[in-house]
Amino acid sequence: MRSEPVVQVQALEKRYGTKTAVNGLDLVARQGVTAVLGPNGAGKTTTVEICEGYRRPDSGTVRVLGLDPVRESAALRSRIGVMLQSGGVYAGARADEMLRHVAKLHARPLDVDALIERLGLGSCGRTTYRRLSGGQQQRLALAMAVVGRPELVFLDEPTAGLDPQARHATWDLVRDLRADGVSVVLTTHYMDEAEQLADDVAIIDAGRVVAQGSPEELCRGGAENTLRFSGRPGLDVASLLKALPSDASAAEVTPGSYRVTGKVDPQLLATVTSWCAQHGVLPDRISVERHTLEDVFLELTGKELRS
Ligand SMILES: Nc1ncnc2c1ncn2[C@@H]1O[C@H](COP(=O)(O)OP(=O)(O)OP(=O)(O)O)[C@@H](O)[C@H]1O
Repeated sequence: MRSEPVVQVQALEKRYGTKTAVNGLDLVARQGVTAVLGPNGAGKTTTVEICEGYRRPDSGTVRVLGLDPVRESAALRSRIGVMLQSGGVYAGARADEMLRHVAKLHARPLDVDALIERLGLGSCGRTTYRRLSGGQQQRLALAMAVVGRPELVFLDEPTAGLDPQARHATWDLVRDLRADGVSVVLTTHYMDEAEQLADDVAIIDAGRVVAQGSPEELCRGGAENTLRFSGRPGLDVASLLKALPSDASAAEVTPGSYRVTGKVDPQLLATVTSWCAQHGVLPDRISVERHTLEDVFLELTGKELRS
């Protein structure tokens, strides 16, 4: 049984002047970690900011923890944590003061000192926000989003520009939030981040969700996979092709190295090995290459750069 949605977006539309940023978007996020992926300008930040109550939709329905982020923003504010791309903090304030201030606004905050330690901000406490490095500002924004022990956290590109240590510390924090029952909706351009953290992935392109599912489901369903085997050079590829389903293809890529592409499932593997048996071929190597989330992403959203 899957849990109730923590975020439910239906037929969402948002325009900036003549530019349509979100174009009939449907999205469901449930308990756990949901990663929202999409090319530059796809509408991720706009969608997330509408869910957070920072932007008004032009049309459509949005419910976050069952609440309308516009009409019930006061009730929602105390239950969600928000990490904005731009930080959204006063540049002249000291890092530790800011975090303590945010903690005091909540009934059951996390331990501020432990959080500072955890995110490697120990040496930054007395430094003003504007003097922190980009990565430190990023980590402080993350700390501010989670310190109030929210039920749901929105993280907009939480690890963009972070060094590998800070990236892993952020991932560990997200995993701990998840283990504590906190739901997380994060946007990212890092496919490995989505693969590492997400229970569910939504891919957005041109203001719409073009695919949603677990990383495994997306990698299994969306893209074609590849089966490779090696045998003696010059095998009768045309005969192999005849044995395969009509949507599969086969080629000798280099002498003695064969590639079969298509929906590579156990049946297709059996067809290839049985064809090999009939033709006296003992492959000295046979492998199935699963497509990565990046392959699926590029297949769904294309390879051209976005303006
Ligand atoms: N305040 C704004 N005024 C006008 N246009 C905007 C505004 N904010 C976003 N846009 C436009 O709306 C579209 C969607 O932007 P959005 O920031 O939601 O995309 P995104 O998927 O988060 O992109 P990125 O990955 O680059 O952060 C883009 O074409 C962007 O230029």
